[in-house]
Amino acid sequence: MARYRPEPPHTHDRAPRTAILLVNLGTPAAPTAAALRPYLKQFLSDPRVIELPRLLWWPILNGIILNTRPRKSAEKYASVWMEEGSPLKVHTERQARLLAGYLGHAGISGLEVDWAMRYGAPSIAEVLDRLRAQGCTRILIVPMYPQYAASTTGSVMDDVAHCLLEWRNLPEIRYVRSFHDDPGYIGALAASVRAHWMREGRQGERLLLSFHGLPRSTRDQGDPYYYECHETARLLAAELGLPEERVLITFQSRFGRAEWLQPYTQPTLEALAAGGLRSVDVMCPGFVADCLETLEEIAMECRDAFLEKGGEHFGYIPCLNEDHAWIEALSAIVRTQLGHWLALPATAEAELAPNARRAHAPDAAD
Ligand SMILES: C=CC1=C(C)c2cc3[nH]c(cc4nc(cc5[nH]c(cc1n2)c(C)c5CCC(=O)O)C(CCC(=O)O)=C4C)c(C)c3C=C
Ligand SMILES: [Fe+2]
Ligand SMILES: [Fe+2]
Repeated sequence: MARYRPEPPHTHDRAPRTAILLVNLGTPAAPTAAALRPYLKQFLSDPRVIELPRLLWWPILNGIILNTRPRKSAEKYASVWMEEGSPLKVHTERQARLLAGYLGHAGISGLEVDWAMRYGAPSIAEVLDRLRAQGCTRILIVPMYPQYAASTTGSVMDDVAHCLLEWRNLPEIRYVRSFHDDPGYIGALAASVRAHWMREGRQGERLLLSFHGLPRSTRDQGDPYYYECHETARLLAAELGLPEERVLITFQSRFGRAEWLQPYTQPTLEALAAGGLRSVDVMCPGFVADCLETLEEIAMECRDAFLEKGGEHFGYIPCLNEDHAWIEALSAIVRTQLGHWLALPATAEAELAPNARRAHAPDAAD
């Protein structure tokens, strides 16, 4: 059996074409148990996500989780589903379209900008195949996770490598590994917090930053995620001029019984309300697109929990989604990487964000 699939015709004699591929986590095709099952099966079968020995995990996944979770999760998805589909998919698709527009506006044309999902559809494999058929020989992969984690960014890298096992004429690949301290990203978060305060005409007593959790053991084994979350929070607080004690960092979406990164989001909010705090603003800087984990878990469940314990004002600050400052920042992040491949037009160079300019300085490490 041939190991490599045939190449599309004439990819070898064309000028190099460059593509940008935004990758987010993935989402079910519909808010139903039937659609949740294959999505959860693929997600929770990823050894980067569940690190337990397969012999132990298989019976738990197939015997318990896939028989109970799809229905419960489907109900939650139904509560946030948009007319055009799952919020995560809707925002990711819009972000890709806007990014293409921003890059075109900056004079960078002829690029393919596409998007894929690590689990579910469109898969990384199918979009890479499409880019190959379009003659793309340089592909910049952008996992849409500001903070690196082996279970998210690492898993995207695994899947890309796995897909390319079948190619004969391999493309050049670059990755945006993480952008937790990117000044454009931090600036976009700060602008979003300020806009929230302006809309509400007040600031909450605390700004709580809730990041997706991970098993605590991953930090002990060297995953930089926890530290990158803390660095994002530190830079954001500094950008907003907030003293340390006004900003709290918590971790949400715990899965299973093991200890996860602490403090946990919901118990923290409950303790704050029970301790007399009346108002809080909550943001999820680890998600660049609103999704089930932000819209349902934070803006609904955590809000209810905070108010039930005596809190009076819970201000949910939406994810960056299609914010102008964020798409600008994303475009600068991408341009920094593309600079390694393309002779960028002078106008684009002149407009580069401060972080990108630094990376282009002659003394910058490459
Ligand atoms: C052990 C399980 C999980 C780990 C580890 C994990 C890490 C992790 N996840 C995100 C981002 C998202 N997760 C989302 C949903 C989701 N996450 C898990 C489990 C783990 N995540 C499950 C089972 C689900 C599905 C929903 C459910 O049944 O509860 C989503 C939202 C997807 C959507 O469709 O809206 C995102 C985004 C990060 C960033 C991360 C590690 C840092
Ligand atoms: Fe998750
Ligand atoms: Fe508020």
